[in-house]
Amino acid sequence: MDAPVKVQVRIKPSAKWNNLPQYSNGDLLSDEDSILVKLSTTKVEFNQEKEFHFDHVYDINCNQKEVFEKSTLPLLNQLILGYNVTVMAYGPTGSGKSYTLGTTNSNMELACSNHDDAGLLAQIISWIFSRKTDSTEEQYQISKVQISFLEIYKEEIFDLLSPVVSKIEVKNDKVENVIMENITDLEVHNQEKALHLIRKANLRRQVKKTKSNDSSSRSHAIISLKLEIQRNGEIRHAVFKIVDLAGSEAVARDGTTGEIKNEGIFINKGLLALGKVINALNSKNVSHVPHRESVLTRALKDSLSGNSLTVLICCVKADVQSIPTTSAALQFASKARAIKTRVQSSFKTPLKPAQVQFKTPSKMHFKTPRSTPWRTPFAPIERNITVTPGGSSFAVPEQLPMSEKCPNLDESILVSGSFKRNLSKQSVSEDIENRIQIAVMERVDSFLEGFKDKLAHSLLANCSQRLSCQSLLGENAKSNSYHITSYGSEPDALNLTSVLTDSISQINDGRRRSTRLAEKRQTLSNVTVNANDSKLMVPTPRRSSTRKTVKRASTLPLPVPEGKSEQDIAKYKKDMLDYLNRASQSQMQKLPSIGPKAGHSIITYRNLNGLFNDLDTLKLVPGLRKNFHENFLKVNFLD
Ligand SMILES: Nc1ncnc2c1ncn2[C@@H]1O[C@H](COP(=O)(O)OP(=O)(O)OP(=O)(O)O)[C@@H](O)[C@H]1O
Repeated sequence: MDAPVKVQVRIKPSAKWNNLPQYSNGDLLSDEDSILVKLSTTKVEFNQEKEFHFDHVYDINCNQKEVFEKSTLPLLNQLILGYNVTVMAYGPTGSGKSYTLGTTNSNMELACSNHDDAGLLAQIISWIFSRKTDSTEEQYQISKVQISFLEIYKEEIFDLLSPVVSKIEVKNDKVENVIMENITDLEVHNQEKALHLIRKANLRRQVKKTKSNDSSSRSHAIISLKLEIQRNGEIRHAVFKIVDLAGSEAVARDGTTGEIKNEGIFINKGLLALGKVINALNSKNVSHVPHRESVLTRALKDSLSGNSLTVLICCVKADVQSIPTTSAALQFASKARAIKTRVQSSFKTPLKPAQVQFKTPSKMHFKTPRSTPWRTPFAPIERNITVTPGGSSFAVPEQLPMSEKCPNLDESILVSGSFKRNLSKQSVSEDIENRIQIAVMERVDSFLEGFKDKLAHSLLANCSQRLSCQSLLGENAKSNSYHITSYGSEPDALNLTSVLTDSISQINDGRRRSTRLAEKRQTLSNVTVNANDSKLMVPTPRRSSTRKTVKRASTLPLPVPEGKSEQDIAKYKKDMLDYLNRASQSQMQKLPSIGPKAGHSIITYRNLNGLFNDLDTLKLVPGLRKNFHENFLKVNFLD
């Protein structure tokens, strides 16, 4: 099974004491899955914006638990089914990689005192041991946990858990599998022992004070937790790798010297080779992937292209001075997003995740994932599924007939399968619920799969990611209505892109779906405007553009107020603002003076900055004509 590497970004807040300005005025804007970097504020020669899309972006306010829940918990759920998984942190020096992964000893101390700032590693260990202890009734039982800790320092691999630090040779077998022999795998029986061993290994790690970081990792670290899992007497293994890459360093710019400079050169060399491997894996025309170029890329071969489900967390800093390194790191990370690994469970017939009950271990108090009852783009048509309580049959909605098109969208997009689960928790057995989820997810996935090449990749991936997330969050979804929407005909790429962009803004909008729908209906009912109404003036087309079609009165989305009282005008302005905040690309284009480009710019701005507070904010939207605002007010009778 092909599995795309999931790429997430974490933005580290500027340290308060260093007085560096945070990103402001749109130097770096982020929403849940994209980042816009303005390069105009840097010394970079070109003056432009760059937009990157990721599977998730954590802003400066996110905490360690949130990162764990969104990046690692889904991996743990797969690990237990016999899949190898990797979580890897990449980014410039001092950007928070070790903090996020929690690989440092100071972080281990926090973990021991159950502190909220404990990083991923401690949370992973805690999850594994809670699961090991509580798993007597589970189908998959963890029977053994082993730990190993490797360090890649100056292009050599060291085993930090062997009695005396020893070098590990890396070889390749005949079919180019990487073999690292004699690694010390120590069995651990509880969380305390595991943390103790990591602390011990950390004391042997190469860490130094540099200009950018008081305790900078001078090496890459690979910590592996090897699990022995039993199911019905069958014993299999699966490995969780935690990879803490050393940060890329501006050796020349920082003016480092001596050993630190030397180490920096080796670090950059390994990361450069990693970049080349990712480029090669991305490119369809390259037959050779230069895994052998560095020890790092050899050691990470499985995580990048072999048998591993991989999440890459790119850490960047939130200060203006770091924009060049931030931009380079984001570029690297966005390339990694296109690569795929080939995963296989060590169990011959693993159950699907939703068939296995994943309990959050009782000892850990995870924050409940944010309640997002409506994460799929839209589902104007809902169907109830008939579920026989306690029985075994269930119905998955059939593809809707061509006639049942979504009313608000362009004709090319269909809703092919959607259901609403509003049955009470008690009336449906867990098993049936899980099976419904699987069946619908499979349908959705296969629909999306067919469109992958034709669509804006990032948005589509986004969409399927959201859907997958929802399936994994089955536990959480219990109390909510559960909706799945997929696309049944071959859509025009641009249309779908704009619909998805639009939907993301609706999701970000955070309003309850029911309210949104009611408002939408209200807006739609307003669309019926009497074409013969003499008060409704239609703007004359510009002479220069003969191709432009005039917006007919009957298609104008908002009725112009009949009276001229201040109250009427204020209401009209408010309606217009609401409309701008809600309209999809096609609805936006119904407004006079808004064409496809302007509509797209407004929606993009809205997605990144939130809703418009007033009509004057349109002046801030990049990409609009100079006199757009003035013209817009005029032709829409708002001046
Ligand atoms: N999200 C965060 N919130 C608060 N402090 C953070 C955050 N991320 C990192 N820090 C702090 O920033 C400093 C540098 O972080 P860290 O050592 O994790 O960086 P790094 O990317 O691993 O650097 P290097 O590559 O040099 O090892 C540490 O003091 C850490 O506690």
